[in-house]
Amino acid sequence: MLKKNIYNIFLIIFRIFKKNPLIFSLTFLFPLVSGLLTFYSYSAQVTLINLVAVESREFTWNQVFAAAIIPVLIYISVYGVQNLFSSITMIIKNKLNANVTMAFQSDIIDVANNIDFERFDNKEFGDKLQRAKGVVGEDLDGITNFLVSSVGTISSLISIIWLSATSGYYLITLIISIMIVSTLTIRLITEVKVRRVGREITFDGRMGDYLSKTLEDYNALREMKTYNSTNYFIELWGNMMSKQHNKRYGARKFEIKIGTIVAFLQTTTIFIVLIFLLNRLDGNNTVTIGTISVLFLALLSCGNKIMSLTWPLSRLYISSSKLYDLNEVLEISHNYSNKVEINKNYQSLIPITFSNVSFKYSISEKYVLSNINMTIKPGEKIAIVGENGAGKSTLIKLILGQYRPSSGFIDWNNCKYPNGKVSVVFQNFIKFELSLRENIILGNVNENIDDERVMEILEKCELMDLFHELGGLDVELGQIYEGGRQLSGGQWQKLAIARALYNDADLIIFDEPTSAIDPISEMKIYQKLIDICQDKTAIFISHRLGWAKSVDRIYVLESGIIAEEGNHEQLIANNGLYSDMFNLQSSWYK
Ligand SMILES: Nc1ncnc2c1ncn2[C@@H]1O[C@H](COP(=O)(O)OP(=O)(O)OP(=O)(O)O)[C@@H](O)[C@H]1O
Repeated sequence: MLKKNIYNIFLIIFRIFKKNPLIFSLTFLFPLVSGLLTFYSYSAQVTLINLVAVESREFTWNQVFAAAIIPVLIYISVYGVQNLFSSITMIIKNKLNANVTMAFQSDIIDVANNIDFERFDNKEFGDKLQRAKGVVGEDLDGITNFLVSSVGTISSLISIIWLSATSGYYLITLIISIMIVSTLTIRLITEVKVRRVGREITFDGRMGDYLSKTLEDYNALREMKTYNSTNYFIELWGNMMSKQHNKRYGARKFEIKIGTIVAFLQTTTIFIVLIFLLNRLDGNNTVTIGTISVLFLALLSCGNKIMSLTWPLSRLYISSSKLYDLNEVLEISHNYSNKVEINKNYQSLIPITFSNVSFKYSISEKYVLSNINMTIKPGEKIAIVGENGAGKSTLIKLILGQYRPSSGFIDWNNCKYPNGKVSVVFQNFIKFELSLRENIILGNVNENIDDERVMEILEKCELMDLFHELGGLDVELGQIYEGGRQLSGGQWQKLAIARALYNDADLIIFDEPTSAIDPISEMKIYQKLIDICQDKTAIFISHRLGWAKSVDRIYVLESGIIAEEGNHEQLIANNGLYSDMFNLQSSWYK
């Protein structure tokens, strides 16, 4: 586990480096040089203290003053350069963070855009993608911050060791090295232990978060009120919180105990070193009051610097499991196998022929579609109807080439893959918080914007009233823009349809975009759509049938097989499943 986590951290650091080698190197070069310069600052301080404390007794003030000019200049220059470097580091670190965040985010979007749908639809993969995105948002900043502060701290520690080594205090060098390693290890183990009880990684923590979010959610509150279950939720949440607080309190107590022992050991070591040096003050002339004072203060500050490293280091260690997700997602970008070229050229993909097609999702053994034989001919209006879970949307996924048949064969106008233009209005169509024009032209961003066509489509989709009310195509919709206009559900839905029409495809698919509205309105909209799509091939999906009278052919799906096929009159005359469903639903349309 430890090895895997450390490997993940290094892999991410390597990826960050690969994204921006120059900025990465500069981000760490400045704090490194700055830390090493501390040696000259310490040396200048040693000289100054010796001058004031010892040599002022033997020389005149003018001589002391003249001798002090160089060390003072060195001290001021180092101080100035260090401040300058710290500002530069801050600027380039921010630049590095911004560049890397953007680059990783683009990689993740690229992965989501290019992986095969089988993986895309998989819930586990979706969660992984979410976690990877979360790491890019929060934890990458933490990694670069940690690296910068550790480079700075380690190089100033090297300065202390350097100072003690050049003064001949090898013993001190050894003590400091042991102190650095031991303190850092003990503090790190403690921090990791404390953080393990943290919110994000324990069940109690996640459950507490979930319950508190649920208690803030308007819709959840409404349902809870209906069932009088709000107090039950509050109690659950309270229990989770106090359980977690107790655990955290226990971990913090452990941390305080260890912290006290470490601080005691550290201070004792420093004082022992001090006594050792003071003892040698008279006998050995390399030991001066200046070196002792500077080393003593430097050692104390070194303790604090070590402490300051433990928090980001432990945080980095804890988030390394999330880094695993990011690494895994980024790895995928080298292994795309998607061959679907929908909407990338103007070829027609009609007719589409299914020959003995069966399909099952890889995560399950059950066949969702079995032995499907059908042909979609140019200009036809087709309805695919059936109960919930009958396989309608899966059939569409196969038509769009998002999934390959488990057995059987699909042919798109003599091609093995769908290389043509298709428009789809999905059940959960998106309300883009952009301008009215953008909401429509997004249907085909590869073409020059054609406002005349936009207006034509607004007219077809009965959106002219909205256009006049808004006063233009540039008006922003939604709530993000100040003064943006909110639309009704029906208006958003018409916009989704307009977007699909703007993409001048010869196949257009409506996958129950009207499921949230009542059957009579749905029937009217579908009848209107059948008119609008007169010169196109169109597939309409629904488990309601009121509108299906007007299409050329109806496929009735039942548990993944085509149970019936024909036009409305034929299927009614059949007295089969369609006729039963139609009669059952007929009361909806009265
Ligand atoms: N990504 C998936 N992985 C595994 N099984 C799936 C997946 N998507 C759908 N299914 C299963 O396939 C079957 C058919 O689902 P599909 O969504 O095609 O039905 P549908 O007729 O469109 O249903 P509805 O009318 O409710 O939208 C269902 O049993 C469903 O649980």
